[in-house]
Amino acid sequence: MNSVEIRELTKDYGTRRVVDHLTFDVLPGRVTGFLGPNGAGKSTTMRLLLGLDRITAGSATIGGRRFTDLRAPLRQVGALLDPQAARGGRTARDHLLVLAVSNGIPASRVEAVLEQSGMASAARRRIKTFSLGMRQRLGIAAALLGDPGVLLLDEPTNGLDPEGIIWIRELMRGLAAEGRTVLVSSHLMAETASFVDHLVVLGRGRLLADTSMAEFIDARSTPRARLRTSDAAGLRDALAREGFLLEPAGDGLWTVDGIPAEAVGILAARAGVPMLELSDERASLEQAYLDLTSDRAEFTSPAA
Ligand SMILES: Nc1ncnc2c1ncn2[C@@H]1O[C@H](COP(=O)(O)OP(=O)(O)OP(=O)(O)O)[C@@H](O)[C@H]1O
Repeated sequence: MNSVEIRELTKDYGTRRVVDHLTFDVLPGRVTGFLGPNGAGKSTTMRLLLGLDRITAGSATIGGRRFTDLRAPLRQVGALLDPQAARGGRTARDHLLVLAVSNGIPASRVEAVLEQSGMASAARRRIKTFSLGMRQRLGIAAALLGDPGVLLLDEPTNGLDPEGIIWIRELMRGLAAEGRTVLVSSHLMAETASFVDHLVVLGRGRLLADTSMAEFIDARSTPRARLRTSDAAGLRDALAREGFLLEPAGDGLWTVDGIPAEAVGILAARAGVPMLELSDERASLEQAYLDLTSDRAEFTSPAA
């Protein structure tokens, strides 16, 4: 009912294919991160799902139905696409009231979502006086208005301050915990990793990964131990016998690639080498994501 099904979805703009035979599901009860470099096709996929653009081939449905066939769309799907889209002359409350009335949503929901989005104190202000972060919160309030089971949020943290980013993370986790389907796009892995359960990664319109966050971390980050010892020479010999290399990391710290801290600890104990500090250091997720998408980015910095 609340799942999103993308099947062989394809979109051409003229001769350019921007979404290319994309297939994945977005399931309820978890936050799914929709990642990819700029221009990968994330916004286009969301627009196609919402019937805002014509599909070239394939399908994009919600609970098996196209968005345009839903009887009460705003009650089933809430979307944040372009926070600049709200009309400037209206107050925040009026903007939400118009949306509520035209979609058969009780006016009481307006106050509820103003509260929920932290916008209650700005409800009487005109939207044109809003900062990007406030527009973003208003867009999220609008998405929540119909108390929908499915939420599609395109770069919701855009323009939010650190407090706003924490708020939106908690909000998304809470919505998923209530059994809703939450799809949130971002081009930043570092920002997304902390609150998503599942990942769908796009590159040039194609699916690069559809995996749980835990699997992504396990599969893409190689173990590395980081340590301090009072007997580097003894440890170097003990590691070398097992085929590992002790490398200086500055400030008296050492690293060993390809082996978890626990295994280094056992090796060191056997060799009678004192360890002063020992921990796991995983290759950064951001790096794993960049490696995955690097040759699929539309724009890359020279000699990055
Ligand atoms: N209306 C349009 N006409 C022509 N090309 C378009 C149109 N809308 C999007 N595109 C192109 O489609 C590609 C995918 O864009 P899209 O906005 O979906 O990417 P995205 O992954 O959301 O990127 P970003 O993170 O920058 O928002 C881009 O190359 C973009 O220029």
